[in-house]
Amino acid sequence: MSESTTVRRAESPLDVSFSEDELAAHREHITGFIESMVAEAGADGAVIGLSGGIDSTLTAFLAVEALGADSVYGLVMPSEVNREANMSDAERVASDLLGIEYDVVGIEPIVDTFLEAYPDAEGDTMAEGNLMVRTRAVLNYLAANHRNALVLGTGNKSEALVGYFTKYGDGAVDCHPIANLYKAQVRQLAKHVDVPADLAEKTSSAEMWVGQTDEEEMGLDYPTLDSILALHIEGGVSKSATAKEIGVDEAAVERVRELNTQSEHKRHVPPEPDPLY
Ligand SMILES: Nc1ncnc2c1ncn2[C@@H]1O[C@H](COP(=O)(O)OP(=O)(O)OC[C@H]2O[C@@H]([n+]3cccc(C(=O)O)c3)[C@H](O)[C@@H]2O)[C@@H](O)[C@H]1O
Ligand SMILES: Nc1ncnc2c1ncn2[C@@H]1O[C@H](COP(=O)(O)OP(=O)(O)OP(=O)(O)O)[C@@H](O)[C@H]1O
Ligand SMILES: [Mg+2]
Repeated sequence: MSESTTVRRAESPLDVSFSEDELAAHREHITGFIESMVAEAGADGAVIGLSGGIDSTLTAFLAVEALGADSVYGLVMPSEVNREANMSDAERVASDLLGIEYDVVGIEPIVDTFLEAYPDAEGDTMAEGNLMVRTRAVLNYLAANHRNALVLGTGNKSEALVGYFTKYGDGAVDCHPIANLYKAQVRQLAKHVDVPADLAEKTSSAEMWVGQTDEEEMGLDYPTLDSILALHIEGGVSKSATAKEIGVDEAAVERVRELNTQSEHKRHVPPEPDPLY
């Protein structure tokens, strides 16, 4: 995905919000899912990477509800490009809001060692960013192995459908509890389970480089992305009707279709040739 300076915004995005009954049903469904994943694996709990962002915060809240605070462990893994406010929010979630055990593990020396070993990639912003994300995945699994725990993913439906995640990075997890939720629904469910509003409404960023925001990089704001996914990608509504319905040009719908198609490989196990007998 390339950086984009123009963020397309629909004039009248689709309202994908849930009713109170639906929020309660999703809460129960997801906590039940986490509980049964951990029980069926014979695991003692769950590990979550905590970034101070809303996806990991909501996942941690639901995990504590499902498993109890004693069975959820957080890893806060700052790099030099993380905003300090986000890292202190991650610690606030772990200590003040949830009371779970957590550690802060700086990833900079590990990332530097990789780049010293393979200096060709130095200065390649995307490659370095993905390296940071994959370094966190290795640490999540180190903790999971050691604690007999599962790694909980934090990916939502909006990111998954456009491949807005690092393959074998934040996508390397044991399950995806909030994968059925569009981004707006993540924020809504977060408020429903009493995540403080400043966290629920915070601007989303992968923090792979200074100043990165999801919306600027994707070239669409989340309400527009969610609308196009719900109508065109998942709902089968035509490109032209989708564009007309939400008040956006067809190029925006095409952009989402392109991102969805190009990222197909990220949503499947790696393919292999048919068996040859
Ligand atoms: N057709 C194909 N079939 C099979 N494999 C294919 C492939 N095309 C590329 N690949 C492989 O995939 C690699 C590219 O994928 P990948 O390594 O993921 O890298 P890529 O998709 O280029 O970058 C990751 C994107 O996700 C965003 N991100 C990452 C992490 C977190 C978040 C967040 O929201 O917090 C967002 C990030 O900002 C960036 O836009 C290629 O190097 C190649 O190895
Ligand atoms: N500095 C970090 N420390 C620990 N985990 C991290 C860190 N940065 C990212 N992660 C992990 O990677 C996941 C993917 O990042 P992503 O930015 O998509 O989610 P988020 O930060 O929780 O929410 P948002 O998308 O709204 O910023 C996070 O949910 C978290 O589990
Ligand atoms: Mg984030």
